[in-house]
Amino acid sequence: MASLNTKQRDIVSHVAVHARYGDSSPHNSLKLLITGVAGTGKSILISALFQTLTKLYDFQRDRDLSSVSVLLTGTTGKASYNIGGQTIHAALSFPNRKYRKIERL
Ligand SMILES: Nc1ncnc2c1ncn2[C@@H]1O[C@H](COP(=O)(O)OP(=O)(O)OP(=O)(O)O)[C@@H](O)[C@H]1O
Repeated sequence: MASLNTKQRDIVSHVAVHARYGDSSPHNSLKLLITGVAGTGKSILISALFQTLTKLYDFQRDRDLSSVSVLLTGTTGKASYNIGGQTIHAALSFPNRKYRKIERL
């Protein structure tokens, strides 16, 4: 895997600090939108975040891992595959086509 650039590393550090010391109540949970044009390193960043959180939680032996789950989603099949996730449509059970009713002319 490519080594992270400065921006990617900053985000991983920020998330790791929040996961370790932050308030995890729904109201104060960390909301992070990762966006950018194709090829800017979103998938690499998301994979790094997942690995970092896995290591962090694994290190906390007293933490019940069954209470932690991560839903990895992407907007396209390729993006989802790249992060080992699924499309957001599949995750939320959205139909992937817009069905139209056939009406009499
Ligand atoms: N920090 C980095 N250093 C070197 N190469 C990187 C870095 N981050 C990403 N890359 C490389 O850039 C390419 C695109 O990265 P990535 O697939 O993560 O982009 P993306 O934003 O998810 O793209 P898309 O929107 O098309 O899914 C990949 O080949 C990846 O290995």
